[in-house]
Amino acid sequence: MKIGAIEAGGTKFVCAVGNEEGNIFEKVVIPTEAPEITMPKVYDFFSDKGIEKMGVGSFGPIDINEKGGTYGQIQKTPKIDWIDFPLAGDIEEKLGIPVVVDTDVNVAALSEARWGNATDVDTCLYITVGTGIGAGAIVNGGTLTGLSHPEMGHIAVRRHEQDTFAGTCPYHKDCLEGMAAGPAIEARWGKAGVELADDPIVWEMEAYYLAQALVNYIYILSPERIIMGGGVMQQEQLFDLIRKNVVEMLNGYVSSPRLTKEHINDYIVPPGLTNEAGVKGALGLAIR
Ligand SMILES: Nc1ncnc2c1ncn2[C@@H]1O[C@H](COP(=O)(O)OP(=O)(O)OP(=O)(O)O)[C@@H](O)[C@H]1O
Ligand SMILES: [Zn+2]
Repeated sequence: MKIGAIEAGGTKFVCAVGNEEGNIFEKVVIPTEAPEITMPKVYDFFSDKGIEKMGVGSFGPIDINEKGGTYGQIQKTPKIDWIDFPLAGDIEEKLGIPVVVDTDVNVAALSEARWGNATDVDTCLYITVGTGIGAGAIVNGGTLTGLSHPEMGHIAVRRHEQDTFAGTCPYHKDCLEGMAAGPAIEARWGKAGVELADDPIVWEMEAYYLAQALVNYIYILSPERIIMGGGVMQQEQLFDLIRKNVVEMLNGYVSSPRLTKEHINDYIVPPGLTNEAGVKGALGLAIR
């Protein structure tokens, strides 16, 4: 069976045709402009491919609750052209096939669980630290759908004692994303993260915030592995700093050998998949 997959991102839509084994045969990249411009190009690509269903991993917020009447509809995003756009509904109507949609981070988590660095566990978390901070969780093989999807980037964090930065989140100011996403680093230090590679306090502070978030996710979701990706995590020194902080902050409270100094390197890890993770995950979503 041929299956369609879309990684719907803030800058580009990656569209692919694949099969149930997760193989991708054909792929195209379409820039994200307004829906009236982007979507016809998407339909052009898929129109003669003979696909029978479609999986979509989308930027959010997006309604992923099948029980409401607005499944697959984009919500209040800073990308104003897309607010209230019925992404899943429009694809179903134009291509005449069933569509399954989830968030980009849930789909990345699914991809890592199926093909990447979490194939040996049932419950894992994927967090991206980039322009924003978002996380997706696979719990016993599936993603979490409640009111809609989790918003793990906007949790409260305790302030680092040397940090006087106000925070960048338009909704909460000094939430995790407001203190630790790429733009927060740049606003706090006056330079992009990539130019601050040799400044230890930058990464010590960054690790302090990210570790607090991971500790909260560990307490609430009990993931068997945490995968960290996104532009900011290109600073590889962050991994060891975060691991060290997580072990210290947990202070032995959760009794698992995975959470000890000896094993934490295999617990907090980079992604196993690189360029095709999003679109492969979208394929995985339709396969399930
Ligand atoms: N090597 C690097 N070191 C530190 N920061 C980096 C590095 N590369 C990118 N960044 C920061 O990461 C952010 C961009 O994130 P990313 O590359 O994940 O893109 P994105 O897809 O726009 O993010 P998002 O996943 O939030 O949509 C920018 O703020 C940038 O300064
Ligand atoms: Zn926030």
